[in-house]
Amino acid sequence: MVAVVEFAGVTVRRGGATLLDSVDWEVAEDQRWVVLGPNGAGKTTLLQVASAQLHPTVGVAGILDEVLGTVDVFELRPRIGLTSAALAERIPRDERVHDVVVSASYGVVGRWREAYDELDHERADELLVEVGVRHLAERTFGTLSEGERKRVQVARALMTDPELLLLDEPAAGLDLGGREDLVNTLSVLADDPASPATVLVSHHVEEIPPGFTHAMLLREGRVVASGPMEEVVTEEALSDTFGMPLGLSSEDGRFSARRRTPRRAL
Ligand SMILES: Nc1ncnc2c1ncn2[C@@H]1O[C@H](COP(=O)(O)OP(=O)(O)OP(=O)(O)O)[C@@H](O)[C@H]1O
Repeated sequence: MVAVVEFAGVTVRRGGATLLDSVDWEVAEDQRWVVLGPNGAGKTTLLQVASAQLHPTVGVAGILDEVLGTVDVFELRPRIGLTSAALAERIPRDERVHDVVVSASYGVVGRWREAYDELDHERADELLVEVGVRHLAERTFGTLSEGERKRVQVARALMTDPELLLLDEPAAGLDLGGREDLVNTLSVLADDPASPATVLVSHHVEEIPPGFTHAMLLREGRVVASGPMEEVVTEEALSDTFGMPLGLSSEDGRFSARRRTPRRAL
């Protein structure tokens, strides 16, 4: 097993607050992880460390056989595909969709005068086909719906052929159809053995794509449970994580969760 992420005792503190508390985590190259937890649990912080944007205050963060703090992060970051709301905000609204994707090969947002070769353009086109938005290649990013933007961001994250793909809440803000389309796209990616190790951050078990293999549950910066999907995504562990009694069901590889106690009269 080749580990692409190896965290040992990773702790992140900011302004007196502990955002992550002694996180141990190992992701192998053929695994697809979902990280679930309530607001403020530390999920984005975890991805910031895994994407070499943030160093742990304490502990060791191994990423792609390198150790943060002993490696040039500008060499490491192009090996990692990342989608996040913060990154999406930096994409110019008047950028052509094709350029949003192709410009990832230079690690820039907003195409200027970089020269891309034919292979880069072909790769960008292929990825737009893969995520189902090839027909939007000539549109500007600002004219896309939220769901279309999310798919373009996934294509961009895959442009550099990353060894690790990190998706921070890609389904946030999508309507039901948009979410289902995205879950399907991620499920197809998960099933492709050529896809990189993937980590998806979400608030909702309904957003776990079939084919994802592992889960980590986070609460207040601490790992509640971590490991193979069926051992971790349980009623008990989810109830602990979200601080309420939850019932869980699954069908055709999809989960759904709801509060277990009956509605109270007002
Ligand atoms: N610079 C900072 N100083 C103090 N606390 C911070 C700082 N940055 C983040 N936090 C806190 O750290 C906690 C974890 O934040 P993080 O964004 O990682 O959570 P999250 O699980 O991604 O949340 P959400 O689901 O709401 O996006 C939050 O309570 C947040 O307010």
